[in-house]
Amino acid sequence: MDEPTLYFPDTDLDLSFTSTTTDRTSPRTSLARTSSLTLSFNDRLSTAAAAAASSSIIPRRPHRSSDPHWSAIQAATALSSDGRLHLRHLKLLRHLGSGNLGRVFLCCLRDYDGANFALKVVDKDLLTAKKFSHAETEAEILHALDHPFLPTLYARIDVSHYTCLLIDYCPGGDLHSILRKQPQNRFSLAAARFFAAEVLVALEYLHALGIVYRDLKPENVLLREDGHVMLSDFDLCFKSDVAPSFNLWAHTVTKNGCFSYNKPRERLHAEFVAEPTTAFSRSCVGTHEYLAPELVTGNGHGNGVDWWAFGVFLYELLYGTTPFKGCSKESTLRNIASSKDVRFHVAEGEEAGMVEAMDLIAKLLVKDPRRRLGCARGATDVKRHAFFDGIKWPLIRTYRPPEVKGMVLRRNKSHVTCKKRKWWWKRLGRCTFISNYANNNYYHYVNNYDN
Ligand SMILES: Nc1ncnc2c1ncn2[C@@H]1O[C@H](COP(=O)(O)OP(=O)(O)OP(=O)(O)O)[C@@H](O)[C@H]1O
Repeated sequence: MDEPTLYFPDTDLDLSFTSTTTDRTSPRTSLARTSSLTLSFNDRLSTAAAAAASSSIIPRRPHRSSDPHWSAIQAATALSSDGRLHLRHLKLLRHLGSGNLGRVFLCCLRDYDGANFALKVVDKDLLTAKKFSHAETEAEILHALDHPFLPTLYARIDVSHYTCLLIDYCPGGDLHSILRKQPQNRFSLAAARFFAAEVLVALEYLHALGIVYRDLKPENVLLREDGHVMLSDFDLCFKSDVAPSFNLWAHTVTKNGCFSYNKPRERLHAEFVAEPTTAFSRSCVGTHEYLAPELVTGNGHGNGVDWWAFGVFLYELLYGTTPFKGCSKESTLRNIASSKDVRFHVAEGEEAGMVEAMDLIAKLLVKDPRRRLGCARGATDVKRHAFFDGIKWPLIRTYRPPEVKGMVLRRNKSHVTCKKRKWWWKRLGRCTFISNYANNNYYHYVNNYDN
């Protein structure tokens, strides 16, 4: 790969980045763009365009407030005359890839080592009205998110014909590429369960906000540097109402710690259910191997498409292929729409836990969404399936991610440090970014099958 040429004069409109890198395209992405990259504002340099430039730093979110990236941004903007983040504060390092809506770059804050971000750059001039609305949906949804398995939007910078979204950078790559590096393109059951569990928690959060994701696939599951997942790509989402409820349910227990009860006792459990069950859309979007039957037939769909896709996703992690894949796109769609149930290849000496995995997949891949697991009560029901037995859901963020082939992990994150103007820190009373970002308090992922 050629080294990119970087040029950063002191105005937003003069950011340019040129590289002869070609895009990494996946066979399942709808757009394959191969070009040399130029992100240049020079031709638009005018007073009017400069006046149109706007940037907004998103307020710190409670869950990620101790993330040192926020402090780095705050420090950069403290030095800015108008207190805003501008493109001139960023240094583009590398092109990460291109999607339907724009290009994504690895960037960092000038003068600060270690604070890497991904910058999604959307060129509004190149978008059709439909794509423009998808881009706005994505920005709106990113703005609403505050979850460890979803991206944090640090800033939105609108300048000239570009909208730039500054989000978390995931150096671990995407699950699709990592899956292709595994023997037989399959993850071990423990690894698949870990990734599926984290994706499930992210989906649960999106659904609680009334957001139907519609684009779950391994390509959109990125890995953060600590090996935990981050769902990406929200342009196909749609939003709906959701009526959260808090329910009590009885659960029979026979043991209390190491003591057995003489008679089984009933224990009450509280559960939170927030599923957009009334969500409804007619637009057919998604990736064909992941489309639910109701999407293929075009009769309208709702939250169930995500639970279907979750079943396809788990199947792909465990089997290295999708369950209804045919020899062409049309035959895949025919297989999905047909009444035939999912089939499994049961191999000799199958890993313990595969029976539960197959049962969960079969329940998620029920063709009628009214009978599909998850559609009525969302993640609450999916989490309770025997496949996930042993997972302590509230602690999942602290589990040690599986170390799979081809995955680059950095457990102890180096501190973000300021290269220049260190004296500013003293004046600002924020001498260092050092924080407890690196959580070394990993719990080992204990499950029934690994012993
Ligand atoms: N936060 C990130 N960290 C690292 N790489 C990223 C990040 N976001 C996106 N990428 C990479 O950049 C590329 C383009 O991403 P983008 O989200 O624009 O499009 P996409 O995932 O290909 O999907 P679509 O075309 O449906 O929008 C992808 O290859 C993705 O892996």
